[in-house]
Amino acid sequence: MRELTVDLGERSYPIYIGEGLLEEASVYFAKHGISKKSPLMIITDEQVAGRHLAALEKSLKDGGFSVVSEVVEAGESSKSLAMLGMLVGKALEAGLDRNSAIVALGGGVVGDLAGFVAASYMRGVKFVQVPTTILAHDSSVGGKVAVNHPLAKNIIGAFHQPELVLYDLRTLQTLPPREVSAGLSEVVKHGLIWDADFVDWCETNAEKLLALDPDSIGHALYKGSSVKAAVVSQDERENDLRAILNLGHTIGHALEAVAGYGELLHGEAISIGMIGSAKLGLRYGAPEDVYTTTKRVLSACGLPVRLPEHYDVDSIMDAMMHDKKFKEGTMVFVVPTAIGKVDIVKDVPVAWVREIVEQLKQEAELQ
Ligand SMILES: O=C(O)C(=O)C[C@@H](O)[C@H](O)[C@H](O)COP(=O)(O)O
Repeated sequence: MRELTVDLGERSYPIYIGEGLLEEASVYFAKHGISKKSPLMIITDEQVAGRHLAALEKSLKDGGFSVVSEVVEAGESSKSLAMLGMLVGKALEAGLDRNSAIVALGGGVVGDLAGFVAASYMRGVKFVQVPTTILAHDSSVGGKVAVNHPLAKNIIGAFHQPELVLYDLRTLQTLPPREVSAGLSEVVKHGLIWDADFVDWCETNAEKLLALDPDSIGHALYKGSSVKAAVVSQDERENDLRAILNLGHTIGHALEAVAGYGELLHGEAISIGMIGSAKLGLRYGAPEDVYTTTKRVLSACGLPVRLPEHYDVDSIMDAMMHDKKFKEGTMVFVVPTAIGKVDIVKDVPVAWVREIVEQLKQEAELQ
C-alpha cells in the first residue's frame, strides 16, 4: 500500500492507494473520525453501483456505520443544480445531521457532485473520496467540488477538502478502455507540468498502462497524486501556483460545454486542450519538441489530439469567455515552456487562441 499526505495544516489528509481497500473501508473511516452515530450517505453512479457499492456498504455496515446510498445517472449531466437539490432532499429524509459524512464512490463527476453536496449541506459536513477511475486521482485530491451550469463547467462550487481519499486499485480493473485513456490524460498532465522524467515514463509504459498492468497503474497514480498533493499543499485556493493544474482546461472546458457535457469525456477534452496549449507554447518561444512530445505521449495513451470536425469555433470561443480563467477581460492560459515546466500567461491574445482552435479543427479535416 502506498500512502501520501496532502499537507494543509490542521486540514491535512491522507491518500491511501492499494488493493482491496474497499473491504477495509470501515477501519479507515473510523481512524479518520467519521461518525458511527450519525448516518452517512454514499453517492455513486449507476455503473459504479453495480460493481462496487455492495462491497463498500458491507464493510461500513459490518464496521457499525449507518449507511444510506444514492445512485445517480452516470455522466457529466449529473453535475447539475437540480441533482444537488435532489440529493439534499434525500439527505434530509435520511436524517443526515451536521456530524454526518458524504462519501463519493466513483469518478470525477461523482466526486465533484458529492463533494458539493458535502460542502453545502447544513453549511458543510465531512466528506470522503473513494475514487474508482484513473481520472479521479486528480479530481479526488485538492477539494475542488462543483456542479456545472449550461454555459460553463464547474462554475458553481466550493473548496471543500475530504477527510481521506481511499483508492482501491482493484476497482480500476473493470474500467472500459475509453475511460482508461481518458484518465491517463490527467496522469500525463501531472508530468507535463512538473516532471519530465515521468512524461518519458508514461510514453515508455503507455501500453502497460492501457492494459491496466497493476504495478504500472499503481506507480502512475502514485506519481500523479504526488504532484497534485504537492501543488495543493502549496496553494490550496488557487491564488497562484495551483493554476498550473489547469493545463489544457481552458480549451478543454469550453469543448465540454459546447458539446453539451458528455460527448467528449473530460480527459479527452483536456487532451485536445493540452495540444492547444502546446501550440500556444510555440508562440511564446517553447522549443518544438515540447509540442511534438506532448502529442506523442497523448497519442500513445490513446487520446484525441485534434478537434472533432463538427465543433463550431465561434461557440468554443464564446464558451471560453465564461470560464473562470477569463479574468479582467483577458484570457489566462497555462503554457508549457519545456517538458515538465509551465508558465501562467495573462493577456493571451484572443486572436491567437482562435487561430489555434481553427488549426486543431483543420487538422481533423485533413485526416
Ligand atoms: O485541482 C485543480 O486545481 C485543477 O485544476 C485540476 C483540474 O484537473 C480539474 O479538472 C479541476 O476541477 C478544474 O478546475 P476548475 O477550477 O478549472 O474548474
